[in-house]
Amino acid sequence: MYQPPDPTGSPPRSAAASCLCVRAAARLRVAPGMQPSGPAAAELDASLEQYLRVRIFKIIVIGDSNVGKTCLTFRFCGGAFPASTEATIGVDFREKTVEIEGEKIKVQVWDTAGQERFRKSMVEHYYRNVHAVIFVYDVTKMASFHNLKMWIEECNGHAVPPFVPKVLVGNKCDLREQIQVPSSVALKFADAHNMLLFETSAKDPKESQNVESIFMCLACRLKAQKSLLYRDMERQQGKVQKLEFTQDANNKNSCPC
Ligand SMILES: Nc1nc2c(ncn2[C@@H]2O[C@H](COP(=O)(O)OP(=O)(O)OP(=O)(O)O)[C@@H](O)[C@H]2O)c(=O)[nH]1
Ligand SMILES: [Mg+2]
Repeated sequence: MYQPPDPTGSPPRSAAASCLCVRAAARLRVAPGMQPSGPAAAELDASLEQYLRVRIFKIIVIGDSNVGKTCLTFRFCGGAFPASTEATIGVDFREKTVEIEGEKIKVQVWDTAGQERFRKSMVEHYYRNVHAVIFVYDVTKMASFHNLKMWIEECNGHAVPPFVPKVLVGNKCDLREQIQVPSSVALKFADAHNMLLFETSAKDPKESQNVESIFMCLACRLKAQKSLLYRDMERQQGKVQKLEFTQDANNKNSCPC
């Protein structure tokens, strides 16, 4: 099980936004007497800072054991369906860097355990400072759909703020003959909980674009949300005089959802 630098999931809170920013400490080595100075040095600093600053969005994947959380996250981050999987113990971390409107964003996916015995000591960490939540059920198992209520209650019980985007994913759509959860029922449930619904298959390669869309949709929403937050903070600090919508808020078309 890969351990990220901070397994508690407690990123340092940035003053400007709740998203995690990683700044790698850069040390430029130049020959004596060759150090840039004045505006050139400032420009170099700025571009280095821009280059090294990557936002990380923590997305957790929640649902019953065996619904395909590991396979979905593997499909998104690894681009394939895993040859075999075992029940996840605690959490597995996967990452993918995506580019949205010119900004590189690291999507940090927390593939959580569905089995109670493998998750109970970790639950607090799953929800801490989470940026988005994906609830997964298996379209061929009605019980996994009914259990979504319990997963949503657990999420709400951990004080996840309402503005944190949440989506619903029905997995294993390739097993057409065995489908137990009708799309209409799932859609009604998703609407009632203010979530988008994605029906897909981690296994079927033809659905890989759809799996990608789930994560990209959330990343786009988070990017737009955070940009507005930055702007809001600046306004509060008196740096921006009038309300302006950011480019992100206007460019909704670039979002896959
Ligand atoms: N047919 C089909 N099988 C799938 C799909 N996704 C996952 N599976 C299978 O479902 C089983 C469980 O998949 P996992 O991804 O390990 O399930 P999980 O939700 O991570 O389970 P836990 O780690 O125990 O919580 C495996 O045998 C997978 O091969 C899918 O889209 N279609
Ligand atoms: Mg798993």
